[in-house]
Amino acid sequence: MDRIAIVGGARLTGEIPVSGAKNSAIKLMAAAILTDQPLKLTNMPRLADTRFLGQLLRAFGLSVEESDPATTVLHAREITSTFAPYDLVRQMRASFNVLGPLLTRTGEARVSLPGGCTIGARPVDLHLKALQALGAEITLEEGYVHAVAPKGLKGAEIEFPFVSVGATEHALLAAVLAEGTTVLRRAACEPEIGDLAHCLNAMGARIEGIDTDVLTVTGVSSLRGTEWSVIPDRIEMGSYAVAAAMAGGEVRLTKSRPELIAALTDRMVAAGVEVEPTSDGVIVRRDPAQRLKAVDVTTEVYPGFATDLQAQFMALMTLARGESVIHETIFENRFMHAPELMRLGAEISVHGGEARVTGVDRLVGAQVMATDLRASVSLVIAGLAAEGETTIGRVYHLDRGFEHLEAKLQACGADVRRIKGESDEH
Ligand SMILES: CC(=O)N[C@H]1[C@@H](OP(=O)(O)OP(=O)(O)OC[C@H]2O[C@@H](n3ccc(=O)[nH]c3=O)[C@H](O)[C@@H]2O)O[C@H](CO)[C@@H](O)[C@@H]1O
Ligand SMILES: C=C(OP(=O)(O)O)C(=O)O
Repeated sequence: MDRIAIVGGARLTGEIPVSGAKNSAIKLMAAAILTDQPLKLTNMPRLADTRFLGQLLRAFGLSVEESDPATTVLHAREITSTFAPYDLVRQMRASFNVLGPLLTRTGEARVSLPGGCTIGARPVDLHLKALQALGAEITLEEGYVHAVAPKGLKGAEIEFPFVSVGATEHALLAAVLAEGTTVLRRAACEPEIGDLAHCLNAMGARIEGIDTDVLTVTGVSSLRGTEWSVIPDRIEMGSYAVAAAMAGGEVRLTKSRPELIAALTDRMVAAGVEVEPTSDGVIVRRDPAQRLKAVDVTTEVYPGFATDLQAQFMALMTLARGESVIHETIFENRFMHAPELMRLGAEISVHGGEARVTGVDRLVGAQVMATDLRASVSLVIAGLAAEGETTIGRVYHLDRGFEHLEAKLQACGADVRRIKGESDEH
């Protein structure tokens, strides 16, 4: 397995272009199932997750052609299989979201339940209830969801009991071709859902209320192909913003939009980091001689502070002056980076959904292990500021969501390298 080695202490100076959003790209790829015409996606990140999903979609008979720069053309001329096996779904949770589109397009699908993921139990009950409300008959058999809709799906009023990004997207993907009107209440408003909804509309869908918590979908009888540019990855952008703040220096993040990370930059500014919005991103500046102030954060649904940036912010707080209280409200087990950060000398105590971080004067490099995608980038961020060398194992987590991570950081002067392992199997 590959490892990442970082020698901390270098200031970061330079420019980092933000890639297309993983969490939008994989939902847009699933949307290709809904039409027999080609869907051309540009600004596509090349990541382990987009590769896995491409593999799964090919198993359904789609052609998935990648061409440079960052373009993928998906074509579901004919669906030849509606079976999503465990081995392909377990690699990436979001591949469960092919169930709705397959069901809509063919009237039947058998998709493995996604495997347990380390950040929480992450059930799919809301996804299944939404599909049932649209008329799907669902049975659970030996770890698989078997769904049929012999008479097609029908529009319905669906009120989610709480906000779920995945269930909102799944319901949307299923509702666009359902007969009649669907209203989704307490829908998630994450920008990636807006991206998906706008793309579906460009394909001929009729979705109103985009970027609000009530989505109204008027079903149409077919969708056409289109060309769509994936929105910038706000989590990648936020991660590099925190990296620049942690290491010190001046980094310009480009090819994005400052408002996508407003909740994060608000907290960074409160901690003493200089953040300058630009027309296509932000500039982050910090004099490493000036110590940051501890500030508190609570993760929330968009536009609140993203849970996917919580680990990175915790890394930043390890060197701040004072105590920072971090509340994680979205996932019940998303502090696994805390013990790894403590291996570098951080002082953190965790009680349920609350972590208390007491800033220390210095971190010292050590061997650590990535436990999940965003946890792994928090270790990279901490390693950039730690004295000496940090090596991070299990970087396949990182490869799920960060395109050209080493190259992007190296371009800003970081001493980061990948040590190739014998096998990347996990
Ligand atoms: C691929 C992708 O886009 N992943 C993102 C998506 O995950 P994902 O779509 O899985 O996150 P959800 O918003 O659905 O999950 C929020 C909470 O709802 C719970 N829940 C969800 C569905 C369900 O049927 N039942 C249920 O109980 C989950 O366990 C979690 O505690 O949104 C999360 C919250 O912003 C992000 O951290 C993930 O990066
Ligand atoms: C948790 C994440 O992804 P997934 O939902 O695919 O596990 C993430 O992107 O941070």
